Amino acid sequence: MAKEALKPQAIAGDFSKIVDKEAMRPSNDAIKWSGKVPHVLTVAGSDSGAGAGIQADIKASGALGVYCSSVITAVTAQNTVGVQGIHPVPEEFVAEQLKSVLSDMQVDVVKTGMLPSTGVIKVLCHKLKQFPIRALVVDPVLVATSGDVLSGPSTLDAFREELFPMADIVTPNVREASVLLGGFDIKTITDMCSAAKSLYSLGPRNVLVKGGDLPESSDAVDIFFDGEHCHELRGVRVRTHNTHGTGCTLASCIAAELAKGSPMLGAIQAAKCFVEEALEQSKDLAIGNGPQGPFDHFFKLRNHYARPCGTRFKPRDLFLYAVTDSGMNKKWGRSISDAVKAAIEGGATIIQLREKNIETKVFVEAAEASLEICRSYGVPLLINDRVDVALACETDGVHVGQSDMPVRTVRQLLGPNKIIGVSCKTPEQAHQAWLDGANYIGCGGVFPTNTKKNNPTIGLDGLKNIFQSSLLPGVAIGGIGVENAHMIVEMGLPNLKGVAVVSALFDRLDISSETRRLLGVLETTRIPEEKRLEASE
Ligand SMILES: Cc1ncc(COP(=O)(O)OP(=O)(O)O)c(N)n1
Ligand SMILES: Cc1nc(C(=O)O)sc1CCOP(=O)(O)O
Ligand SMILES: [Mg+2]
Repeated sequence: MAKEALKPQAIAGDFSKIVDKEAMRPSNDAIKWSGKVPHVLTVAGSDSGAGAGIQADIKASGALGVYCSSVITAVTAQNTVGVQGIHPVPEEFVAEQLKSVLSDMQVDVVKTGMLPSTGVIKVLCHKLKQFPIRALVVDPVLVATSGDVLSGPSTLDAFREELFPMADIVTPNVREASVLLGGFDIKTITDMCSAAKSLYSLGPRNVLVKGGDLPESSDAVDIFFDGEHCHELRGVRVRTHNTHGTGCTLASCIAAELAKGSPMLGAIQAAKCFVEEALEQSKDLAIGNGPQGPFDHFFKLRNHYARPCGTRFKPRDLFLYAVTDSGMNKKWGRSISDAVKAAIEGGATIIQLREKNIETKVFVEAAEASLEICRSYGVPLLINDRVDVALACETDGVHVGQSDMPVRTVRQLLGPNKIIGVSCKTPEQAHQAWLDGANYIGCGGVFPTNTKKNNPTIGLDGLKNIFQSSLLPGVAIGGIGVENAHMIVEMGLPNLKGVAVVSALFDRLDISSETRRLLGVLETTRIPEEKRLEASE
């Protein structure tokens, strides 16, 4: 049967288009605004230790404000040491549970975990055809981290031939991807991309190969293949033993975000952000005596000051910083929010609305429209200069210069959880920014620019001077584009996290493809060996 014909309801086309408008609103507030609660059904095994499986799925969904029903496929006796026993639930009873939930409860998204037998997989596929849902997230749980087999080799054909063609996304780790591909050796990111493409050819609409198990890097790199592009999704590797249930949680968070109306990439990014934050917040948790403990899905309830996931500042978000310009948008005849969307689709990792000659009302409307887009992709949105607009629209923060509102005042107004960026042209200004509570610095003009009149050029030397001493991460700005961005990366300065760009993206016919081109340059430029050594000294 053709791939599309096998899909559950999402089959009808773009997932985001069939989501009801209210449910499109980001974050947990969806419940407040709509009578219909976003609903994920997890079809998985029970973990008596409650770190993984059904229990992790319910906790993850709950933490993201999504209702989670559960069909249990097996009961496991499990703790932080390993899996002591597995008791599969008879197929007929899995079928009965599926029927009970799917026939009554308006499930949006089904997420699968441990499917212990071919029979269970077949029952599930049959029920999904009988009761259409909006999306299917398949986490092909084959072996627990402890090494215990949760789904034997006899199920591989059913996964590949029956379930994958129905899936909107499959989320294997490197080991699972290798087993599913008959022992394909995955050692590098390039191997992960090849594996993602091979799995995609089995029928799912998207593939996420999780690289947490790959050794060498200090980053956790996942590969997302959407049928066209292989995206490298980098995250910080949190040093902790409390990682039991990360795979189940990530897949459940993706399902929960999809149920709330996020597009696929936004759902994955939000899910990664949640897992990273949960691991970070659970490093000191001591539950059990085994090598791999559970983590706290409800860390936000525990810590009043924990930053909301969507707005927590991550220096890596500065990688490709797109700054809008209303003059350029007018010239090309597009709205601010259309320009923002195009930049994000091209790979921009953070957005700043820099609208100098605009009525406040129009600015607020543009910020609201842009925020909706940014939230759906998990990209932070900052406002240039106008703290009032940032407050009114609850954007993720502001960027101010040396002659704008002082950073300390901005911090008082915005509170501890918003992102504040400051323009700096000297090491002294950068140090002051750190003292005042800024999150990052923007330094330029690195090259001459026509976008900001009478802007002094500090050059690459000025940039180096600042970032050699800066305690804050930051970006370079001014006259940067595809031709010279490599020079910034090649400087190899650890706190210089990216480039901020206006005209090279927005004074162009096709914003998305220009952004993509710039992203390509940033991603492929290598830091020379001597700089790498300097940086590590
Ligand atoms: C990322 C980033 N860096 C620097 C600036 C410049 O800010 P400022 O000095 O306040 O000048 P205006 O942008 O307000 O003209 C920036 N906007 N973004
Ligand atoms: C907004 C801004 N700030 C600068 C600084 O030096 O602080 S340079 C600049 C303009 C950057 O535009 P373009 O990418 O088109 O050169
Ligand atoms: Mg300013």
